Amino acid sequence: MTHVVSDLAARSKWSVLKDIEVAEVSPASHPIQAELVVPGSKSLTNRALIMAALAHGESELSGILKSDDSYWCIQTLKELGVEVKITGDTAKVYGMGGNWPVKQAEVYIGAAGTTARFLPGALAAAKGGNWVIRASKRMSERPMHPLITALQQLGASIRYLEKEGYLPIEIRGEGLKGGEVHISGSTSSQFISGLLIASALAENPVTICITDHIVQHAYVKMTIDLLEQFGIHVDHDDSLTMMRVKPQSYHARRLQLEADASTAGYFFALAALTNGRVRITNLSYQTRQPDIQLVDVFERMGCRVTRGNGFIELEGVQQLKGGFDISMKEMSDQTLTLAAVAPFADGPIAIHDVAHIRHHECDRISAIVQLLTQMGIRVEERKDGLTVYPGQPKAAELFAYDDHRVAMSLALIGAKVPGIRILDPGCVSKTCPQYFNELEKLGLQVKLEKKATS
Ligand SMILES: O=C(O)C1=C[C@@H](OP(=O)(O)O)[C@@H](O)[C@H](O)C1
Ligand SMILES: C=C(OP(=O)(O)O)C(=O)O
Repeated sequence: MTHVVSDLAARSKWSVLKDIEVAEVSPASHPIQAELVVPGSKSLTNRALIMAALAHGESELSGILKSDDSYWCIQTLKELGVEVKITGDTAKVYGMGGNWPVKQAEVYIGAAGTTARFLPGALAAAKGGNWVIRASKRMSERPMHPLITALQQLGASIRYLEKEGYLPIEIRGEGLKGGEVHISGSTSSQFISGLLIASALAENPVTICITDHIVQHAYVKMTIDLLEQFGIHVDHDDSLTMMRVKPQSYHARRLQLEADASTAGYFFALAALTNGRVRITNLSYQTRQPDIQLVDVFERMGCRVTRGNGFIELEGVQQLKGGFDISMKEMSDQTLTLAAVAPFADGPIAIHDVAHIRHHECDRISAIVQLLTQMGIRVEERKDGLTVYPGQPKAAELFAYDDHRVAMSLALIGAKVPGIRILDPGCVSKTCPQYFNELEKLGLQVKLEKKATS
């Protein structure tokens, strides 16, 4: 996997560190103590942008995330003829009710799984138009097949332009007839969210039946909740094995988006690792975002968690407890965070049920196994996870695999070990462009080294 080369074309105008080759992270001189506000949720931002584009009239979304994923989503909507105005962290979206004013376009969505899986159905449901969706190199290797097949069964006209099952694709806006589809949820919950977003625009009711289980099913619940806010009702059972959507219209809304619980996870980890204390002041435990449950894992490892009214605080501990097995299926974006913290626990930590993260921004299981091994940590790799043993990581020069979560997790080790050198740290801009800046503000030593100019 080390042959991966970062795809710099996917870095947007909202990314920083474009000219930085290495970020060297070393510990702070004191435990991390901080009150922090984290940026908006990537998942809510890209959902709300696309839903607002499908609504009639002006929606106002406050607290959006400004990162590569949302930049390319906004850019794509604009190229399709939807007006989007950004002021600070507020987006005004002038939705066209499912009609896309630009009838022929080739759009580039960057590396975002959300846009890749939410947009095809929204385009296919339109009457009239012919569009091509292109993506980053990695996003063009991530699975699309189950979603596209299900949309085709509902009547969508979509064809693969290069490799069967992958982006780029061409979509003709010929509408969706509706009907019943059967789909697996075991590779990505985003397929189900993408189907739900398109379903209300079909001519007849849509029934979605899940043939197995949904990984990270909370993201589907998040989609259902947000659809409800935009005026679309989804009938479903508790376990989300069957969902039904009748033809309905999206209504423009004014919404305040939540902070990103996945980003918050790295700051909680810093408190856990340094016996410090971090309070996130714009996020509460009562969120649909599954990654908030990382605090439960840290609690199990001996940390103290206060689940406040509108805030969450985590207080670290002298020695983190290990010696347990855990399924991270429902919050698998935090697998790497836990794997980076695990060497500092007093017993091994075995992470299970995350085979699907091999299809994320990189093969995350292989990547973290390689990187921890490089630092001298004993790790065992399984198809669906890994076991990390206690140890003292050695300083090393580490490639971030063009994966924001790899880079952010490696930096956590730098809070304990001097000289953790992260190659191409700029990949954090997929969801958190200011990450290294924030670490520095918290007291960590961050040395940025520029690329040599030829
Ligand atoms: O719907 C969403 O916003 C997301 C769903 C999850 O993806 P998968 O279900 O593909 O694992 C998660 O990993 C991703 O970061 C965001
Ligand atoms: C898997 C992730 O992103 P995406 O939305 O591209 O799937 C992630 O952010 O960890």
